Amino acid sequence: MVSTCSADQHVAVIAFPFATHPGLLLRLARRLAAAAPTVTFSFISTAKSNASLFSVPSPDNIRPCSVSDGIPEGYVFSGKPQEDIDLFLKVAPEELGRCLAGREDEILKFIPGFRTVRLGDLPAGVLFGNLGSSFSTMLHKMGQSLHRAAAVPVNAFEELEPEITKDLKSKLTKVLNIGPFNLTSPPPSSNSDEYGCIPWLDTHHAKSVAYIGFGTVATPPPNELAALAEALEASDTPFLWSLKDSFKVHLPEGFLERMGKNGKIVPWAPQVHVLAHGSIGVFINHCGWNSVLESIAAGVPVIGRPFFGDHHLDSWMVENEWKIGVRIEGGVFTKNGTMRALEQVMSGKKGHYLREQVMLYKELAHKAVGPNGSSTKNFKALLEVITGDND
Ligand SMILES: O=c1ccn([C@@H]2O[C@H](COP(=O)(O)OP(=O)(O)O[C@H]3O[C@H](CO)[C@@H](O)[C@H](O)[C@H]3O)[C@@H](O)[C@H]2O)c(=O)[nH]1
Repeated sequence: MVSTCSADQHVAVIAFPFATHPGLLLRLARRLAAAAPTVTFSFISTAKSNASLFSVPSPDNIRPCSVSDGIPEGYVFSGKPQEDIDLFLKVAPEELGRCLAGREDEILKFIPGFRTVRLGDLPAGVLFGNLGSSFSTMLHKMGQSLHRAAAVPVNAFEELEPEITKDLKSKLTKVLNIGPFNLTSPPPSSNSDEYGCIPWLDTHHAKSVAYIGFGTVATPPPNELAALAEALEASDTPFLWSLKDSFKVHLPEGFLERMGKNGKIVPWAPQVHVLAHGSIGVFINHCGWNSVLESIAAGVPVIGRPFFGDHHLDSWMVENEWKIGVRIEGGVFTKNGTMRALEQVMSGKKGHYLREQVMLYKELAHKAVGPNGSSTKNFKALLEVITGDND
């Protein structure tokens, strides 16, 4: 199997490491490598097979990449036919993923709908990571069955991801972007302001406050919570932080007393309303999909600290496609990295550009859910599918 990785630069050559298959494939790879010296070929096979095949010199642009043969240590073969093949095939998906993971910084240009994307930002469990997990298996099965759906409603709007939408439309029936949901049907929780966030925000200047929230699942580890707090304090940034009480213990000693009126920490904030408040200048978040959409709908730039799942891909889009925010340096909160990000987004020239960008998408989002907007039309189309009514 031959798979191109990064268009014209890198080819993964994946051998079936039994009998004469890898030898024949390597002969083809050698011919191709000699004819295309600027292309890198990764030849993926088992360590045993590679050791034997690469005992003779190969062109410099072919690199062996060895994967496990799946035979447990001390394993005694029972003599069943194809026992070695079965053992290999059990570990093959994960092993191939491991090979790819070694290149996580690689920029891919062949994922349909994406102009570019960094390999390491694809969600774990799709191309690498634990491909055998129940979650990966579910995603895989969903992918296989989705073409049978009468309609596929999506919480996004067409103008945000036109290329992805175009690609999905070529493969599925009625791909209908009907979002952002936070503009069409805000969550009920967003109406309650139990902890007085909005009156507190009213006391602050326009675009001066950092709102911090990492959704309903993720929380940064203790050292990052402390680094983030130190950065807020050292940069004198007013902040509203949605943080459960049990995590306050990780904040620097005396931080809660020192923050005074400059900071407010609440276990839950009415996020949609908070983001829409004129005092918010930046949203520091995990790039969960709802948070990204809510930030766009409110026209607030993002500082992203992704954790898992779609967070990395979302933060890639935020930083590189839509250019509405930045990802935290090195992927984790440090005091200096966070101060630099705050400076960039809140006051720098880049901040001005990010704000302009996010305002453009804000306008598109509001238009999409307006009377003749794309999401409104798509919602009507979804209703027609459900009711069978074409009038
Ligand atoms: O104090 C808070 C904290 C959160 N929220 C709301 O909670 C939601 C959080 O959603 P999201 O930003 O998507 O984060 P998660 O809760 O982590 O969402 C999970 O589900 C999302 C898709 O629905 C995925 O994109 C994420 O990766 C996955 O972690 C948003 O609507 C917020 O407005 C509040 O209203 N107040």
